[in-house]
Amino acid sequence: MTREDLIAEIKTKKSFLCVGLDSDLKRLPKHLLKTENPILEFNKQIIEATKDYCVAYKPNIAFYESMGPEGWRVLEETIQYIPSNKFIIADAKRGDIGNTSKMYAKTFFETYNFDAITVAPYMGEDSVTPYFGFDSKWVILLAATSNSGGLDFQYKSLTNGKMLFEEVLEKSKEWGDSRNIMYVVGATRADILQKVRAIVPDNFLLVPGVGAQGGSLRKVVENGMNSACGLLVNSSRGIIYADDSERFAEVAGEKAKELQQEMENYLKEYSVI
Ligand SMILES: O=c1ccn([C@@H]2O[C@H](COP(=O)(O)O)[C@@H](O)[C@H]2O)c(=O)[nH]1
Repeated sequence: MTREDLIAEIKTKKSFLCVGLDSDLKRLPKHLLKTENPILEFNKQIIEATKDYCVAYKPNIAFYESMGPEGWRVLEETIQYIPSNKFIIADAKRGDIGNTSKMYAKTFFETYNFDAITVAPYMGEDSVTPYFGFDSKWVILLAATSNSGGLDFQYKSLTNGKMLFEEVLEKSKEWGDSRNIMYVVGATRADILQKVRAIVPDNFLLVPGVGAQGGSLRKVVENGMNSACGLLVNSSRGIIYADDSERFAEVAGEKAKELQQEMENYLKEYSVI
């Protein structure tokens, strides 16, 4: 999906919500365990219930590859089920030398038709640029992650006075642009969003950490929204596990709608729509 198409979808749906498909057999509503393919059934019902309120889906690859070949089949069928106007992110957090990165890119962009893949930037330029040889596909670089361990390295000052996440942003601008690079900045890191925007004013940011991790959507918007929106805000557990009864999909839809309505207000307040 191109940047123009993504922005158009955000304006049409009045939403910048990404629904995270972190689907775990142990957390599924019990009645689904009787079905032939519980995770796929769960994903389909979640997608049906939330598709009117979001612009993106983000299956976290760990939840699928942990199930072996069957998990990869479920992932493939899930992607095929997602409507074609949605931006689909492989949250795979890959990172390796160039020829291996090329194979990861083929896996997620060709074998599976994802729009974007999350990538750890710390192996540098040759580990990231192989992802750019694919039309309308995106790399989402980890910049300031939402977890507490993100503080162990990402905020450390380098000899040039910059923090590591700032150096990731500065350096990666030499490799690509706002048409093929996004950055992960956790909602729990809203305090540094203005610093992020000073370096990458135009790039989209993938923002996980609202809902289960307690990040504030308002603070993310106040510090991170730009004139094209520039944000994809993810919620996984807060939506997909909001209810574990036979009403789980309906409740997931309600949670997604609540976030969409809050987002619509912000898009209007910040004159994006
Ligand atoms: O910094 C990061 C990067 C990725 N994630 C992923 O996003 C979702 C968040 O799930 P919630 O249930 O909404 O907390 C999950 O797949 C993480 O692996 C992140 O949380 N933080």
